[in-house]
Amino acid sequence: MTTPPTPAARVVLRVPEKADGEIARLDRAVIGAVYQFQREFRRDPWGNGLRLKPLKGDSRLWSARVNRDYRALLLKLGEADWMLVAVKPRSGGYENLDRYAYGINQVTGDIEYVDLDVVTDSVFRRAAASGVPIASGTTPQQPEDALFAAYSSAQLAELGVAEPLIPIILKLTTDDELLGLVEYAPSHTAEVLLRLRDGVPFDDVMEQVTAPVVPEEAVDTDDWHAAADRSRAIVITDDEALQQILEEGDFGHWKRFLHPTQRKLVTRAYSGPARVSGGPGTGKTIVALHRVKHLVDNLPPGRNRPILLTTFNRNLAADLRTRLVALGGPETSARVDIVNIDQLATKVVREADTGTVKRRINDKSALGEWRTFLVEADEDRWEAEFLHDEWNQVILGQAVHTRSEYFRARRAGRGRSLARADRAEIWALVERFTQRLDRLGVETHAQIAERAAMLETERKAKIDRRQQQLEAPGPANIHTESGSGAWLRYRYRHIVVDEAQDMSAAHWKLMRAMVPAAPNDLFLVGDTHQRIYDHQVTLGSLGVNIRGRSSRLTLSYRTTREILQWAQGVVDGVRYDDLDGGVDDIKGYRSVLHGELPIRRGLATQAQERDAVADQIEAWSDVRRADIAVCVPTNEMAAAVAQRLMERGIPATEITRDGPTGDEGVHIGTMYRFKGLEYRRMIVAGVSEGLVPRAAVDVWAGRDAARHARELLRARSLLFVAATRARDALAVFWHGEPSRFLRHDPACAP
Ligand SMILES: Nc1ncnc2c1ncn2[C@@H]1O[C@H](COP(=O)(O)OP(=O)(O)OP(=O)(O)O)[C@@H](O)[C@H]1O
Repeated sequence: MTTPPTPAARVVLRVPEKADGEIARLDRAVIGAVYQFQREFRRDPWGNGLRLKPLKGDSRLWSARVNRDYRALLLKLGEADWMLVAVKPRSGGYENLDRYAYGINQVTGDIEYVDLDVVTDSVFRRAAASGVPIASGTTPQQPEDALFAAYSSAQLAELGVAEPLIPIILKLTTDDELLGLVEYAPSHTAEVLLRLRDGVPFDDVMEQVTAPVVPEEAVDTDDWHAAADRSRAIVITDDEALQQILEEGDFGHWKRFLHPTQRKLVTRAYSGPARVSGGPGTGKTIVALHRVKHLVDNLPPGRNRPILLTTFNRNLAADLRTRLVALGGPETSARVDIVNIDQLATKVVREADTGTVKRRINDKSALGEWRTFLVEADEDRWEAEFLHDEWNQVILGQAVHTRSEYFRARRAGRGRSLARADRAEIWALVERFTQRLDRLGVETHAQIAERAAMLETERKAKIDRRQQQLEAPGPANIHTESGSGAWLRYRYRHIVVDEAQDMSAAHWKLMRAMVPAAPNDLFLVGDTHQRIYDHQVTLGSLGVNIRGRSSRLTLSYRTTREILQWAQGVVDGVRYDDLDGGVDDIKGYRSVLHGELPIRRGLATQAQERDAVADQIEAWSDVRRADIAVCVPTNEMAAAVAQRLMERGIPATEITRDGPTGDEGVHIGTMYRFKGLEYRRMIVAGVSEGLVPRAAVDVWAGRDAARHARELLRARSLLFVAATRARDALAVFWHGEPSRFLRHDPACAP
């Protein structure tokens, strides 16, 4: 049984997700020893130094020496195929071998390994006060107040709960005990139990949590090779990869392990545009990055860049570039154009109008220009804000190019209705206004997007015309119309879009025209609860038909249950669209991470609030300053908080349009700047009435109810985005009257 195989056999050592995570949390010196162990093991598991020997007498579970104090536990899957399931202190003792339970989960098909002693200890530690005796392995004797009294062993097993844990699970009586168990249970078991505990009915848990991870083929609980290939485990093939993994630790986890639900979305073949939605931190960006790598891996060899990866702003695009290189190396990123959407539009426009470089102005300046224009033109029937919005959202936003198109344009949700004569008048004013901008040599991003969409749509029409001519029967097709696109090609074969909820209709028209309608053409990820720009779209009407190819991620990898629940309270009961004319909700959105409840604190004055921010940062001295961020509603407040932190000796760095300006210190920025970012600890300050939402928003209440509702929704989403950037702790502060968006929480009452 212990005969070594021939030395020529290449040894495969698999490291499952759970062990990988546990190893990353060991001391650095031990991690180094594990690294050395893995190298030696792959070279020769039977070498004397490793002292590889079977435990338990059943030939499957083995132990080997890592260093003087640590041992590796391994599952033998075949002579040259091993799985490293745990690294434990030697003193842990191997007398009671019944504590190690392992097997192939009959529902998920995963190889699961559980140390029942560790789980029981953890339950007890958490439940020190409750004193309920918990014995493993015995016939369940359910206490009356058991948390899972409503479920039988068979039902839990049916949901894919690890069977060796079921007797313990049935005896849990408090949430602390449950959290103690969840910490060391297989991740699927943790997900199922927390969902049940949240009150989600059995059938829904089955549908939301279990069904997505059931393999397509039948599970054979004796086929260890098939199970190993199915399990979330990495196979280390060279020392360089191993070293990188150990150096990156937890930070590189997203590269190595995808949840089965994420993996399916990444590798699926879609017959057309596909959309992945999901709450904050559910790994949408991670899925987008893996999807890009998957698409690159399936490209024919070449030097071109047939894939576009785009997002909303510049610093997120820079971040995507860094992460794609980290995931796939330079060979992957060499085949991908990574630009933010405005940069993409600018490139298209510049290519067409060489020489006419205009100065870019932001929305605030454009609104100022509208005001000046209306005064100079002596026009007082329409307000500057209304015209600016109509121009931005309806005309430019939907890439409306002509007066007649404007007469037909959709204005759903835009408040007051406009008669044909009104539209004619507005169109004339817009024409005069844009001529004025031309004369001033300035333009807005929305103008560029609209022009880019138009140029690309024309380009696409030429390409398609040319294609039709080529395909038309008969000899006439040699004499194709000149300039009809003979030399033109679609710019991309695949487009992947992050932060899709903030793209305007013009952006979608632009992208739609850049890629031929074909399988796997567009892949978009986003969350409408996080929409912070006022772009409402219906993808179907823009040629991006995602019907039947729409999926949702519901497990948050970032935020704790406590933070998530609080943040959900901010958007609960509010209607969000799904980018396609339907309704999106955050039902089923969950986390298995656990932490403290958010800190909520009201102060009398802004000065006191600034000090409270500084106090909080000082109280969080156990983490690096750069892992803490302060998010506030206005630039003025950002400056005032930064000033106060400086006076208190706390270095701070402002987050600008291009991301943080330095590496050192706490990051401070307005809510808009936090899109797509994450921090270990977050302070969201200034959540006061008058600031969140801005007082000016209520001006619309009497004048334009639809606009008022939109502005409120946007302000609410901003707060939701800010709160969900936090990984392990969140503090919410306000001064004076608390924001109306905090009303869901009695702890925030004035
Ligand atoms: N399968 C995974 N394994 C480990 N970590 C993951 C996994 N998926 C996502 N994460 C981690 O979860 C965090 C959130 O992921 P990501 O930024 O992709 O979420 P998101 O849905 O795009 O978030 P948001 O919408 O809030 O911007 C990141 O730290 C990421 O590394």
